[in-house]
Amino acid sequence: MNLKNNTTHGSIEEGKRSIHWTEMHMPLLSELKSQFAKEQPFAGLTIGVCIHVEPKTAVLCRTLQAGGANVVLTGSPGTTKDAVAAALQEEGITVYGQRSDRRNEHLQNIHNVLRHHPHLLMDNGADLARTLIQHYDNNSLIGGTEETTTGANLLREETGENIPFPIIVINDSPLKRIMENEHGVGQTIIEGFMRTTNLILPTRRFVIVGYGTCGRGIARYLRNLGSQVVVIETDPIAGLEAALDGFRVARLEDTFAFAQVYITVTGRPNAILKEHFSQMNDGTILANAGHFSWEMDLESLRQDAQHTEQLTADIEQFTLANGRRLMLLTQGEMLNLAGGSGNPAETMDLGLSLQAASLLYLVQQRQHLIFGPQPVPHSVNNTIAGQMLKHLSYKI
Ligand SMILES: NC(=O)c1ccc[n+]([C@@H]2O[C@H](COP(=O)([O-])OP(=O)(O)OC[C@H]3O[C@@H](n4cnc5c(N)ncnc54)[C@H](O)[C@@H]3O)[C@@H](O)[C@H]2O)c1
Repeated sequence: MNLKNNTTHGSIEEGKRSIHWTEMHMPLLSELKSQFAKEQPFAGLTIGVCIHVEPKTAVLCRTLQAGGANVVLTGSPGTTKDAVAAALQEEGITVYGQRSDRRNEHLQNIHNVLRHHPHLLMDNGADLARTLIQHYDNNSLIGGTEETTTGANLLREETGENIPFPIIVINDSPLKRIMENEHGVGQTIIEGFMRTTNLILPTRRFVIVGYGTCGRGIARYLRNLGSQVVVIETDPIAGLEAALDGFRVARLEDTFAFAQVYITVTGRPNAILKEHFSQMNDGTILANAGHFSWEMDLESLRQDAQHTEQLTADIEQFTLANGRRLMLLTQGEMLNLAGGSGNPAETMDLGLSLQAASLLYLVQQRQHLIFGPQPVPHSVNNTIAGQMLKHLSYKI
């Protein structure tokens, strides 16, 4: 559904004010916007964007629009801020989707974006790229960017070498992994947990499933706030790193008595399975920070529950046959986005500037590009890192 008149969860003015606040804290995108406004690198081009519809993405879309682009946007299930979508619509950016969308509506939104025949894609979870490869002939496509680990894995594993356009994998940039995944997600998963539960962090017993860049950040931030943290890892190297960082590394099966909260962040399906739920303590909280809610077998949880009750907008209680109650936060969608404000403006300034600068690179180098997934060019990483360091440093 096109959101032009949908202001159910906030007014256009509210959306504009939240974009204004965010824009003030995204200096790298502001600089790119000035550059794009002068040079018009995207004049005549349509850019299809699939990134969470919230204020930081709005700043990105404005930046691309300033460079002459026709921007068509959709987000992810459960994370769309309707007031922001409405504000962008008013500025001439087409937005598909709303906060209440689930997976089916999301897939329709993806098709709606692709029907605009984009010349460039900005993807998050490879939904645009995979759907385009499966269902559309688009000879005018120059290339795209992919934001996430999950999307990059899906593209590499499903389509292998047969991707008929260049796709720059933003998540492979060391900059993004350090600043956004580790520090951004670390800080904001805590915000999402506190907002949705209103519970104390010191002494609370967390199990973090997956110790990649995001899991490492979440585990470290929780520990710094006094929580007890155990890590589950399938990769022995990442597990060793967690152990050397001072965390207890365990098998999932050994954590049921300890855990008060599970947070999955593996980028893979079914890290927590049907048979695990009944062994958890009464009152155990389940949350996900990974891109898709598939990290827990929620379908089985829903089917097997004797009784389900929505306690608050963000907490769903499942009573199992053994009488124990499990509490699912934000339907298993990303806790920091669905239950909080998402990654901090400064961290997304870096990630989204990498995206915008990579699109510029694709347009400028379009005659010399190779097809398939590829890293962010070194020159782009270097420039963005230097600019961010300049903004974060205090001159004494
Ligand atoms: N919430 C956000 O704002 C946000 C931001 C960036 C990335 N992400 C998402 O978070 C997820 C993780 O991203 P990342 O960059 O940390 O990925 P990563 O690949 O660096 O780390 C994932 C880790 O999980 C481990 N793992 C895989 N399956 C497992 C299992 N069954 N049990 C335990 N460990 C397992 C892997 O060995 C790996 O170490 C992805 O889905 C990514 O898209 C979310």
